[in-house]
Amino acid sequence: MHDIPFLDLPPLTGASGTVRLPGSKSISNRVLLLAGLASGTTAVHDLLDSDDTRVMLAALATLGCGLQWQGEGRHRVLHLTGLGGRLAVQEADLFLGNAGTAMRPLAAALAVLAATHGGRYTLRGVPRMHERPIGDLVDALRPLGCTVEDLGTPGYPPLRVSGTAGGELATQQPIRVRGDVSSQFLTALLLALPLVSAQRDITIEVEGELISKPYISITLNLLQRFGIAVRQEGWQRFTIPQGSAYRSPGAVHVEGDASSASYFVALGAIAAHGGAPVRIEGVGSDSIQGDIRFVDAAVAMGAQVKSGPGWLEVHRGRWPLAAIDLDCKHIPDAAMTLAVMALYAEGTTRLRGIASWRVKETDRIAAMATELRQVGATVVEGPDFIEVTPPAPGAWRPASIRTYDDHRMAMCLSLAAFNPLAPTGRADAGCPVRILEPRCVGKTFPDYFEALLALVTARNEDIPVICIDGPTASGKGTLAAAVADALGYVLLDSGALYRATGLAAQWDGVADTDEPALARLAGLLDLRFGHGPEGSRAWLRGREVSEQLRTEEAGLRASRISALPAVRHALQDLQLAFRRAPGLVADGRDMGTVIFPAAPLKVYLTASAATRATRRHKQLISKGIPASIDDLRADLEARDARDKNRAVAPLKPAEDAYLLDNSDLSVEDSVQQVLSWWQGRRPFPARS
Ligand SMILES: O=C(O)C1=C[C@@H](OP(=O)(O)O)[C@@H](O)[C@H](O)C1
Ligand SMILES: C=C(OP(=O)(O)O)C(=O)O
Repeated sequence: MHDIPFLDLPPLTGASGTVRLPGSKSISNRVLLLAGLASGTTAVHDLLDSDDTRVMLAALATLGCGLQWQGEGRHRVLHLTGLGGRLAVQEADLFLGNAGTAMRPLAAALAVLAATHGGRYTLRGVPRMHERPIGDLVDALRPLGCTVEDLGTPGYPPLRVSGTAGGELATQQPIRVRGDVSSQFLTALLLALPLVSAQRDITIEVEGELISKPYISITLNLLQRFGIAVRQEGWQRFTIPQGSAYRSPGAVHVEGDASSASYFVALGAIAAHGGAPVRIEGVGSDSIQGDIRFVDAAVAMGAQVKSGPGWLEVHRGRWPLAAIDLDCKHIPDAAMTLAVMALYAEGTTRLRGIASWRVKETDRIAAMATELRQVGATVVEGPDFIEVTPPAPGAWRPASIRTYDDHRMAMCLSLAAFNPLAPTGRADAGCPVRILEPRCVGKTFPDYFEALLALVTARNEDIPVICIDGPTASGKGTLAAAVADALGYVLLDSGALYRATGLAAQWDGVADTDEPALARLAGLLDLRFGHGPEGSRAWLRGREVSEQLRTEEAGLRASRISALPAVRHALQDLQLAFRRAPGLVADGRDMGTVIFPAAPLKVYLTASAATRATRRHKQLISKGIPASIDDLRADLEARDARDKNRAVAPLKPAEDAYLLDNSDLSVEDSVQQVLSWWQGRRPFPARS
């Protein structure tokens, strides 16, 4: 999860490998609500864990559902005990973020329950949710006898639904609902009205053309699994049989998200151009999600797709891609991905039937047009269409992409980083792409960028490296880790490689002076570092050595063996292999001078010997290790002398390094200084 102000993607040139998709948002939130309304306990497997499901889970917990988790990671199972159609909590204030699949169905279910069993419930969300329409649903609920108050602008959340126990709903006449703004209003009624079907059949009639029809099919499919067999007459009439009651199926498996699959289908079509395909696991030919039809559109543009139950494999086929002209009412979310594939097509792609984009997480037609123009495309937009013509040869630009707190804008536009492959772009150069506020992917796919970056390749010289060199105890480890964190870059703590070699030598009884044996050990070093929150942990030959690598003893041994040319040489390839997209922050003593001499930013970090000795002293004392400042200072001066005077790769600033003396700077000040030097080197235009 990249909770950072921006993520810079270098120009990308290829993709292959396997991605395992997170669970479907549409299925997850429907299953949660259905299980919450049913009686009994439902075991939910492969539930999506994202902002949208978290708000639904929090709401269900507030309303009195029982939530119990079992297992870890991908094997975590939720055991949800439902309310059996009766609410235990009579008043609640629910925050539903920007989740349409939580706001609309919960509004309907709570309105119906409040009107019949009594209660008072407020539903609110983020500011954008308060601009997303819900009036058509409210207009369907009020004639039934539900009390729905607008707490802000009429027709938009926040809403309050209320009622007193013993009320009856007017379900004799068909309930009419408009379907041309969002299908979620019809879904909401279909999920809520079985709660009041004891007396008679309940019929819902759709007014106007229904959009996003496949989402209604998901609703009907899941209702069926929970014991409700809705009778469907075309897309106009839906009848809930009298006496319908939710029955938990016991266990439900959530398929992978077909809309999330679209980014990886596009990735394969654009970038899986040599050898292995992009393989997508979690969704496939047997999917109940309408967005699986995105595959047809991608194939029409040129993708080569193989599929089976629960998987897809995608290769580049036709290249450049073919422009298409498509009515996208059936795939409103995945259609956004086509707009970005259009950057790699021959001619102009026209996507029609997308008026609903204007009332989603942002005005997606306007946002897409603005951001595709940033990379150099020509875009025409209308009330319900968008036309995209790729940048002319040489017209791709490094772009800083706004994401409008819209997960799909961030995921889609990340695909613009493949511009070195663009048939109409420059063949010899590529532009990096800056994704602003990348955390917004958390709505449906919190690990999107990690998943993307695990599959892509870039030219080595395009992957930026920031070198932070300096003497012992200068604070370069802390600074490098903070800079890497702030940029979402990979971190190389090169000192740890020497320390680990020393530790392996100690384990194997190899002397500090046995250069050939040490070099052999270094070449075979089985060292693994943690990622993300585990970033400061390390395992050598499968054993955790995080603390052992940080001892004074390990540092001194590392200083001795790092003077040996064969050891330095043996560790070189390992260090170079850390250069991976989106970029690297490398901390050590010869990062800028020897290992990455062409790095675009080099920093040489120093502090006076007195300051460094005091810092080290504080560190040791805080760990309960006794130490004397004078001894520490003598040790580190001896180590400086050894590092500076060794024959191979002596410690010294690279000629083009910025010198940073942090004796009187806070860590935060040093981090800001390095980030500001880096910012100065980036090609992105400022956005007002
Ligand atoms: O019912 C659903 O799960 C959804 C329906 C669609 O919305 P509209 O019906 O508003 O187009 C889709 O865009 C949304 O992401 C999820
Ligand atoms: C429109 C979307 O979300 P919501 O479920 O909030 O409508 C979406 O995920 O693209």
